[in-house]
Amino acid sequence: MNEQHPDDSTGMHGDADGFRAGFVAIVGRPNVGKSTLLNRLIGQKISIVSSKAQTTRHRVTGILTEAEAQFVFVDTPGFQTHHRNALNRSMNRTVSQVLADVDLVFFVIEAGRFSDDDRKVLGVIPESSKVILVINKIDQLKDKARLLPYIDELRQLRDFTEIVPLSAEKGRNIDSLIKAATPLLPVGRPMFEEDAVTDRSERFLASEFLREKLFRLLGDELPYGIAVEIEKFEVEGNLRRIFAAVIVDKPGHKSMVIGHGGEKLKRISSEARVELEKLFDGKVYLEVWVKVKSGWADDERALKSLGYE
Ligand SMILES: Nc1nc2c(ncn2[C@@H]2O[C@H](COP(=O)(O)OP(=O)(O)OP(=O)(O)O)[C@@H](O)[C@H]2O)c(=O)[nH]1
Repeated sequence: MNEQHPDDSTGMHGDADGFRAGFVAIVGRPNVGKSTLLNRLIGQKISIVSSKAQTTRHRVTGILTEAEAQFVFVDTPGFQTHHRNALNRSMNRTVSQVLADVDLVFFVIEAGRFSDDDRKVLGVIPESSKVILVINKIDQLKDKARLLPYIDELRQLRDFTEIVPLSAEKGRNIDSLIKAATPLLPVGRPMFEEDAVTDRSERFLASEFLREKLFRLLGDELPYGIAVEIEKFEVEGNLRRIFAAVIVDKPGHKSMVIGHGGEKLKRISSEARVELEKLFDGKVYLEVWVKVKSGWADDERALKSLGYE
């Protein structure tokens, strides 16, 4: 007689052994280290990390499967407090939608600081949510003795289920976060295969990797409202042919991206191609050009066509 539950065809953990699985949203103001934390948790580069604020516009899902639990992470965009246009409205909406729909929230802040922007993000987390306060960047704290009084002050803000100080970048105390979070997930079967790290398509990952290169290599010259659109993605055996457009808001921005004699764009696409070949473990042909779509950041329809919700 087969003892397995009829649905347990994958051989993964069933309900009976107390396995837990749930959705976790990582929220916090721009630049607190949400992407770095996600990457550290899932141990692989999926989301993009950059020293510039607001680099994560899409929802990125990372999956961590441990012996006792499966965490399905939903990384949310940074909060917009300065620019008020359609792009920012769309991002804030995404945050609220995500929070209404998850089992647990990691509210990330920077050690030693608590700004008005942090307060605004906290204000959007529903009262009913279970929240772990993640105090990131503890490696930057010069005076470690300040951590305890700081934590005591934060306790006044809300009844956090847990408070975990850590360093996402240095990989310190990440285990404590996983340990604290595990019992807070609902009992249930894994939602994804154990070796899955993301449910995003290769097409999406290609656009994220290209966007990261744009952020890194344009630096301070990065035009506001830049976006990447994958126009064609073909797979032929071990070769992927990717045709991508970089969308800019103003004609003047086009030459900034292309650079003198095309040098900048050449470097951006060649660095992106090298990383994509590693990610896909195969050959990549990447063609990138720049398109001007005036006012796209203010046009909700254009946003939808680029995949923003
Ligand atoms: N010293 C230190 N720096 C960190 C740590 N975690 C992240 N950082 C840095 O903080 C900066 C922002 O990190 P991100 O992970 O891009 O931050 P984010 O919250 O995802 O930012 P947005 O995408 O803008 O919302 C980067 O330069 C990281 O290297 C940490 O534990 N210690």
